[in-house]
Amino acid sequence: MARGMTDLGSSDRLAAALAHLGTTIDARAKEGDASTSWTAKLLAKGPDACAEKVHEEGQELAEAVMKESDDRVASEAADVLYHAFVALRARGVSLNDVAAALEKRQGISGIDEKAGRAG
Ligand SMILES: N=c1c2ncn([C@@H]3O[C@H](COP(=O)(O)OP(=O)(O)OP(=O)(O)O)[C@@H](O)[C@H]3O)c2ncn1[C@@H]1O[C@H](COP(=O)(O)O)[C@@H](O)[C@H]1O
Repeated sequence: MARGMTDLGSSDRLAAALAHLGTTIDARAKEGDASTSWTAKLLAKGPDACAEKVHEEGQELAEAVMKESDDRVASEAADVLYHAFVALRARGVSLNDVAAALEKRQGISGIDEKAGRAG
């Protein structure tokens, strides 16, 4: 049977890694050097360039899910998360904003949410 998403304390580990990543991205945004930091380089190009990377990395993750190893899937998922965070920073949308969006959905089935949409 496939492993669960949160086996062996992995949710705490992921939360810590994501919080660390957010702090690093903030630091690069404030004083990063585009000649030595990918994050600073990407942020200097603006939100559209960050969006392009999210798009590209999302496609790579999708391809990995379809035909690559578990390690490759995890690595591509990390790329997507990192680039999504950089894009959020570029737009000035905080991790708190994302947490609030996720919290609002807790306990609501995606099927019910879709059925309840206006229009
Ligand atoms: N998590 C990441 C991270 N994930 C991916 N990347 C970079 O994103 C870039 C993606 O470039 P490409 O599209 O050319 O590469 P790719 O899609 O991996 O490869 P291809 O298959 O397209 O060839 C590479 O330079 C990766 O190193 C990252 N760069 C930085 N981080 C984190 O951000 C921190 C700060 O990094 P800097 O800002 O570079 O100091 C690092 O310590 C990490 O914690």
